[in-house]
Amino acid sequence: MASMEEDGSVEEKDNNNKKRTKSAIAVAWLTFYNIAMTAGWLVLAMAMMRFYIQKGTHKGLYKSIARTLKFFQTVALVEVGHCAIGIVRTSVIVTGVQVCSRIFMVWFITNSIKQIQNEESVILFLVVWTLTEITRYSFYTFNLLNHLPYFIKWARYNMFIIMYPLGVAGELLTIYAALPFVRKTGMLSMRLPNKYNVSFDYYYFLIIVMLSYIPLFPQLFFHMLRQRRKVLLGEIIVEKDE
Ligand SMILES: CCCCCCCCCCCCC/C=C/C(=O)SCCNC(=O)CCNC(=O)[C@H](O)C(C)(C)COP(=O)(O)OP(=O)(O)OC[C@H]1O[C@@H](n2cnc3c(N)ncnc32)[C@H](O)[C@@H]1OP(=O)(O)O
Repeated sequence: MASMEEDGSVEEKDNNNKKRTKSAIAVAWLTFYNIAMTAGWLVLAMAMMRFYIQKGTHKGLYKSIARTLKFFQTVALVEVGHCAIGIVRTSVIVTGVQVCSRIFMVWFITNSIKQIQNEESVILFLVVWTLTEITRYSFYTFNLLNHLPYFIKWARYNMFIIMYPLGVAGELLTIYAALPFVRKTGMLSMRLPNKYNVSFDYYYFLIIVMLSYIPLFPQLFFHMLRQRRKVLLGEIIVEKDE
């Protein structure tokens, strides 16, 4: 049987091999990217706290941070590119669903429908996203710098157990709150007859989006549970081909 020491050296070699396979340019870019994103979400966290301390209410908070949020959340699209070109070992599909659902929440729900911007559910997903992203990007940064404090690793692979369901609840409640406004205004919808002969009802589209959380969310959640077992408990997980 292999001793703990031997196990440790095998793990160390494996880590070193993984790092060597990433080019220096990729490591430099990822380090810069993760530091910038950690800073961006920290700025958002501070702006939210400052707003709440000064005003004593969540009303107006979204509007005050909207620009910064839109910028940093949209930039996250490059993460799909990271997976596609293979500089991070993550599934394009899993990352794509995660990033696109966030971008959809920001641009096509919260930003487009002013009447829902003061809903408590918006604050719920904003707080959850912010805490999650500060932890996730600082995890990647310290990991790339080979100085990962255990508490960040622990937080990265435990917080999501609470944060994912809370974030999803905030997002679904926000879409639900948007439904009456979408139905009343007919926004982003196309009714027949029109010159393209195409009909699209954003109201029903939103209902389909809400229903799509039922099959998609468990996949993201179980993906994170597998990552947790792999990183915290050292289990070897054989990934299925996509
Ligand atoms: C058109 C509209 C469509 C709408 C569709 C709606 C349906 C949506 C349904 C689902 C909705 C979900 C909504 C989610 C809301 C929330 O976010 S709530 C808040 C809680 N959220 C979380 O906790 C997020 C958890 N998810 C993630 O962390 C990721 O997004 C992930 C892609 C799902 C998983 O991350 P993954 O990268 O696979 O795992 P890791 O263990 O972190 O990393 C794996 C390896 O990749 C390396 N790596 C990844 N990214 C980087 C990077 N930026 N820099 C450096 N390295 C990176 C990482 O180090 C790992 O490498 P190895 O060590 O070599 O394995």
